[in-house]
Order: sequence, then structure tokens, then C-alpha cells
Amino acid sequence: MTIEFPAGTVLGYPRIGRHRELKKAVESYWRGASDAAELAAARAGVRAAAREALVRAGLGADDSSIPEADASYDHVLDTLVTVGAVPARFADLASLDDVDLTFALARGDAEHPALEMTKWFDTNYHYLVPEIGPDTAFAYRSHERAEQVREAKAAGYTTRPTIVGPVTFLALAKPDDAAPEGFAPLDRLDDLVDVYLEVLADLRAAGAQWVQLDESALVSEVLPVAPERLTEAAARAYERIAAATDRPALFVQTSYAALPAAAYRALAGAGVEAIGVDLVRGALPDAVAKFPNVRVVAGVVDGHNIWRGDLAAAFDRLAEIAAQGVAVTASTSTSLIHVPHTLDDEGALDATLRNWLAFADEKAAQIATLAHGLAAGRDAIAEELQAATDALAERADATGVRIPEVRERAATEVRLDRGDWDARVEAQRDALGLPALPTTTIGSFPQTAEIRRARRAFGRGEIDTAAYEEFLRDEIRRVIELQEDLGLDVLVHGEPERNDMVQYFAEHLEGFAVTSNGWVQSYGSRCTRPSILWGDVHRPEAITVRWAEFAQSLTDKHVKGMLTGPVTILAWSFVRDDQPLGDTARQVALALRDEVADLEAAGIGIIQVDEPALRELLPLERARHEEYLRWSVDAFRAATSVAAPATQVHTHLCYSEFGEVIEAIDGLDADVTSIEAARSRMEVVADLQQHGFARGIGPGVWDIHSPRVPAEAEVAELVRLAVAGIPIQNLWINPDCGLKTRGYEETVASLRNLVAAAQEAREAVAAPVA
Ligand code: MET
Ligand SMILES: [Zn+2]
Repeated sequence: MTIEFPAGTVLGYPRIGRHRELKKAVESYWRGASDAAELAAARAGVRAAAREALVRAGLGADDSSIPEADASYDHVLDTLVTVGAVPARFADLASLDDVDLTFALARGDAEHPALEMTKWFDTNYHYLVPEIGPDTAFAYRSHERAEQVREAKAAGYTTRPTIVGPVTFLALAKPDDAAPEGFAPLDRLDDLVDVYLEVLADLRAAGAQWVQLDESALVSEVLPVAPERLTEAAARAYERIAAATDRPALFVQTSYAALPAAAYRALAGAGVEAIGVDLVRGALPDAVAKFPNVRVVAGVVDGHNIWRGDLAAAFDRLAEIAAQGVAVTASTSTSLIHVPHTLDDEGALDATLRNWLAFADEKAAQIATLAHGLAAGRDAIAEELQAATDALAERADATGVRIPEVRERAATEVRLDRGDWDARVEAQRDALGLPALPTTTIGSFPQTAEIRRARRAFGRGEIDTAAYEEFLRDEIRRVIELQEDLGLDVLVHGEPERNDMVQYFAEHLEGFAVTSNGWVQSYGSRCTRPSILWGDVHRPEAITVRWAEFAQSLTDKHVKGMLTGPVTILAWSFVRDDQPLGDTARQVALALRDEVADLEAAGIGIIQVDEPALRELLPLERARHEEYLRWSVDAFRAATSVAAPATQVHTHLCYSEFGEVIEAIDGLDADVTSIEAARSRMEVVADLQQHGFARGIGPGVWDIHSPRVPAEAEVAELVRLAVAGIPIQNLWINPDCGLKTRGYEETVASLRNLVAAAQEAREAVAAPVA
């Protein structure tokens, strides 16, 4: 096939809508406030706006450079519905229409627990995990993509339909309940490819000249499938797909890390027409020159971050590839779903900072510039390249980007060691006087409509600081009283002052900026607005101390100080790209270290530093793990090691796949770690036991991700499982995570059951065994 591929493209575009139109439409549909036609119209509106924005940015309307890549909820889930891979446990819902089926799979109901959700590679986007077994039926089901290609055609566009590739789809799936030991979803590759052939033929019939297949699994070394097996699967799948005559030209794209040369060879050798490689994260595979007929779609513009970057260097890389005699296309390194729509909506952002940034529309414009340069020569784009270079130079020297005092401090050693473990245990026992199996919560209490309303009113200047803070104190008072009533042992202040556990710290530390409309999709209709970490980070004044102090003044029980850890602050922000992450983490850690010291000085005896994102930043390449784990663990220790032996340091991680990082968690040297465990029914207990984890541990006994109230007996059963595997003096009883998304009704009922179950367990261990 010799259809021209455009000289510039993006791998995907934000699909939630510039003003979150899709989010609003989907949630309104869920509430029953609008019907399917209204939802479909809203989605079509978002798609049309995306095409228009990309053409405005300079991409071609009819040369397949615009990806057709919307999603009703998640792109993996949409692919699942496209190939009809409905898990057997949802079989009774299979007759729903495609959209309702999609939502049923994503959200579940009383009889059908939702599909599991997990991180998409090393990003903060979550996809739904397909469940595949030996008997999963595949059949071309949803024709949405083909319809969208037609819809675009009718509006004057030739777009490029984008779907998840068959290898990645199966590599990201998990075996269903019926699968025997040793079964891997990838065993079903041939059957799935049969359906892909039908899908591709239909896309062709709809007018697609090119199709984009996302095969990012090929870059990952941390999936349950070995890289060699993935490569071999790709060779097999794409040989069959390429051999089909009734199909669009094939563009297989990979993102988030370097594509191994073997995988490149497998794809190119199979006969795909274009291959996308992430050149922000990895080098060009050396196999490229051996396949002069395969177009390289070079991801030279970072799709996973918001920096304007070094456009001249990007162009030079493209020119180098072209000089090898290979056809090359300028592209983003990843889909742009990870960045907000446009800087046009950031009028409030400091103009200097804005000049250093590029969101989706601005990145698309960069691509258009690079493509023009490829066609017309470097001189034709010299001005744009120079402007980007100037912005970089300005950024390097700008006030706040490099602060000598912050750098000197970061270069100075701090003690990372909190001293002898046994001595610490003893000092804490004396200082804290806690009962056996202490009960606690993870930090936040329900963020009620009143809290959000008060915060909004304060933000708009409708109420003054005094009134807002009085409101917060009332809220804290209520939460403390409630916890005392419930009989919890270690209390929290409830975090009512925090809009978000990262943004709150970003707003109180120097070196961060906050956007007004910088939303990115986290999962389904959920969006987050990451802060921008642009400069050297320091803490102008104490952040949380007065709230903790106030809460502590209301009770004789211990109130935990509550901080977000350095790795999580990095993971959930847009982070500067001009120095190693570890250096940035160290600065954040030292700012937090001051906060820990101040909390301790204010009489707070237990301090929790949350690191729910510790595992999320784990690199996809194994060779990089050791370095990552070293700086991340050191950052946590730099933040916490200032605490005296008698002060108890807690951490919280909200996931249960521990295997990979259990040693690192041990290395954090926290006195107590709370983790998610309820949904997996305490699976983690065995892991901990096996590893000989000997620190305080609070495996969650209440799954707070759903509004369901667990019965006392249910909590008690989980407590029993924990007691059976964890030394009693190490065990804490707590929920899986914070309660901010829950309502008060279910919170009170569930915590009551949790406290009762802990009490029952205490009595059971105290009673002599007959
Ligand atoms: N302390 C935080 C909370 O309770 C921890 C959340 S982890 C995502 O909300
Ligand atoms: Zn959590």
C-alpha cells in the first residue's frame, strides 16, 4: 500500500471537551437528566470541536493527520465493546445497547461488580481491565469508530481511526474467573485478530485511509507478559493483519518508553506501513534504517507534559532520521489526552510562565511547524524554532527557576536514619499509649456540598478569610466529635481545607502554579487539574500546622498530622523537565521536612505522609527501577527522618499490588503503613508475611470506593484474616483510603462496624484459647 502519510500528526487529542462538555453530558445521562440522543449529540460536538481545533492548529483536514479517537468512558473499554469481548459475568447485560453496556461494565451495579480499573502505563490515566478467558467470545460488535469516520467525512475530513491494538488489548487484560491456571489472555490472540480483520475492513469501507493501532504494551517490561512474548505476538498478529487486502494502511504506534529494536523489527518485518516511536522517552531503534519502506512517526514533541520544549532539537532529530533515507513524520510522543486543551483558557496564568508552556492545541501547532519544516526546509520555520529557543533560555534564567539557597540546601546531606527500630517502638509505646489493634481513618472525611460551597464562596471573595476559617474550624470540631463518639483511637482533622491532596500543597509551596482550566481525564468522567511545578520548591511558611494544632486542642486522643509525600506531589503535578525528577523530589521533600518538624514541635505525636503514587512512577523499563526506587525512597526519608524516635510516622498507599515494590515500602522506614486490601480480601497479608514485613501495618478492612456499607461480620472476617497473618502488635484497623468521596450516612455506619469489629477482635485475642 502506498498511501501517503502526513508529515505531521498527533497521536490523540483531549476527549473530555474543552469545557468538560463530555463529563457533564455523561454525568447528566447517568442522573437520568438527559437521554441517549442528547449524550450522543454532546459527544459528536466534542469530536467536531477536536477536528476543528486540530485544523486551526495547522494539521491537514483530509490527509489522515487527525486522529479519530474519542471515548465514551475509556479507550480500552471501547475497544472491548468493539470486539464484543463482554465478560461472561456480564452476559445477562449483553443485549444493552453499546453505550449502556459500556457504562454498565465501567460502573457495575449490585449484581455486577464493575470491571477493575488500573493505571495506563506510567500515567495518571486509568483504564478498565478486560477479563478474557478460554471461552470469551469475540465478535465485531460496536461500529462506532467506523460511524465516526463517516461522520467526519460528511463534515469534510479524512480522519484516522484509532483503536487499541490486539496485542496491547490482551496484554492489559486479566484472565477471567473461568480461566485455568497458566492461561494468559494473549493465548487468544489468533481469535481476536479474526475480529480485528473485520473491524479494519469496515473502517476501510467507511473511508479511512489509515488506521492507528496503539501497541504501547510493546515498550513495557512490567506487564505480566514477558517482552519477548509480546514481540512474538506482534509479529504473528501483524503478519496476518498486513496480509489482508481489505484494510486501511497500518500505523502502529507505541508510547511511554523506548520501543525495543526487536519489536520494531517484528512490526516492520510483518509489513505495517508506519511505526510510531516515543523519542522523548527513548532512542530511535537502530533497526530503522533496515526498513526504508516503513515510515517512522517520530514522537519528538512531549505529549505527556505541558512544556513548550526545545523545538529546534526536535526538528534536528527529525532531520537526522530523514537523512538516513527513511520517510519521517513529526508527531507527539503520546496521545495528548494527558494535557489540557489550550493555553487560551489560561488568561490568569503569569504571562512569563505561559510562554514556556504548550497544551494540546499549542503542541499540535508545534507539530504543524515541524511538518512544514520537513517539507520546506529549516529556514522556513527558523523564526518559530528561534522563538522556542528564546523561551527556553528565558526560562533557564528566570527568577524562581533556580534559587541558590534552595539548591545549596538540597545539596547538603540530611540524616535519613531515624535510629534503632526497637528503641523507636518502645519510645512510641510510652509516648502514645495506644490500645491493641488501634483504629484510625486515612485522613479525609466526606467533602460535603457545604464544604465545596464554602470553598467556592471564599474563592470568589463572597466570604472573607475569617468567615471561611471559622467554617473550617466548625467542620473540624464536628469531625473530631464524631470520631470520639464512634470510639476511634487515632483521630484525623478531616482535611476540609483541602480541595485536593496535591493541589493544596502546590498552592502553599513556592515553585508551583495552578491553572484555571487545565483539566485532564483521570478516568471515565473524572478529571483532575494538575498543578505546574516550574521552579525551585520551598516552603514560605507552615502549611498544615495550625489545623492540626486546632484539632489536637479539641481532644485527648492523638490527632494525626497529615501531609502528602514528595513522590505523590510530583506524580500528580506537571513537573519541570529541566532536571532529573529525583532532584525535584528532594526539594519537595525538604520543604515537607520543615512541616514535619513544625508539626512535631506543635505537639503532634503521629504524622502521616501519604505516598499513594509511589508505585505509579515506577519506570516501564526494569533497568531504571533501582535508580527510581533509590531517589523516591530517599525523598520520603528526607521528609520524615527529622521526626524524633517517639514520634510515630505513618504512610498510606492505596493499591494492593505490592510484590513489585514491597522492599521499597520497607525502605521508607515508616512506623506504620496503611494500604488497600479489602477488595482483594487481604491478599496482601500473604505477601507481607512472605517478605517478613515487620512494621506496623493497616490493611484496609472497608472498601471505600463504593457507597456500600460493609456489615460488621464482613469487616470482622477481614480483621480475622489480618490477625491470622500479621503479628498482633503490628496490626492497625482502618479503611482502604480517605473518605472524601463518601457521604456521611455510609461513613458513620461503616466506621461503627469497623470499630465494633476491632473491639471483637481485641476480645478474641485477649480470651484464652480453649
Ligand atoms: N489522606 C488522604 C485522604 O484521606 C489520602 C488519600 S490517598 C489517595 O484523602
Ligand atoms: Zn488512598
